[in-house]
Amino acid sequence: MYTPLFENGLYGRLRQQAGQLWQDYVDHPFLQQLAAGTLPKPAFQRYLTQDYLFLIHFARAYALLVSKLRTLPEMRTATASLNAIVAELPLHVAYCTSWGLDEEQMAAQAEAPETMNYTRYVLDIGYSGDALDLLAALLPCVAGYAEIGLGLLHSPDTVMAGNPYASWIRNYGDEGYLTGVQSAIQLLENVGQQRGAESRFAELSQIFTTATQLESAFWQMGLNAS
Ligand SMILES: Cc1ncc(CN)c(N)n1
Repeated sequence: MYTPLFENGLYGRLRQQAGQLWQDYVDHPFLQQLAAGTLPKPAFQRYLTQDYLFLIHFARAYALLVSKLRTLPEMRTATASLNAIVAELPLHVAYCTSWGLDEEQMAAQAEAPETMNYTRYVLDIGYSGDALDLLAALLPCVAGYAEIGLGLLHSPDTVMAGNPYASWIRNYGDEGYLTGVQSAIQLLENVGQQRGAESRFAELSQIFTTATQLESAFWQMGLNAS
């Protein structure tokens, strides 16, 4: 099911190096229940409302990435990723509206420790490191969701009919989302070549794997609310 896109190059090596922690992220029980349509509503609500806040901070991290790049084509690619992050928000607003929650209430909720841990970790990597460090912290989010969305959309175990989470699955399994992810992976490759990814691999891998673990903790935060 996985496209070669996820297995090749620097991204493929970082993903592989994350090992079981990567599998724990992309095959988390939260996702298994979401795919079956059995995930308790409070778990999804907790996840999605926190994800709204998460995406706002991730957009900030992408804005930081834009400022750390040196060429216009690279800046355009990172800006497209920033816009793709912001373009996820209508999905969140639509779900919340159906639960009687407006955007002002979504923005006013308290941030969970898991949201804070993940987003501030990525921002800290961005502030203390260079564009390559920051890309290593950002990619588990961006590319991981494409892998998850595609996997769920094409899995025979996924129930779409009557599944309240079907639009979430369609959103991340969408070809348009994948196209954006391809560009983000290509940007990692290009910046990696410019900035000595080979000799920095151990450190980049540590960043990538930490972000992967923070993704799993984010799913678990949702499950803990059920
Ligand atoms: C926690 C998390 N990680 C990744 C994504 C996909 N951009 C997201 N919406 N939320």
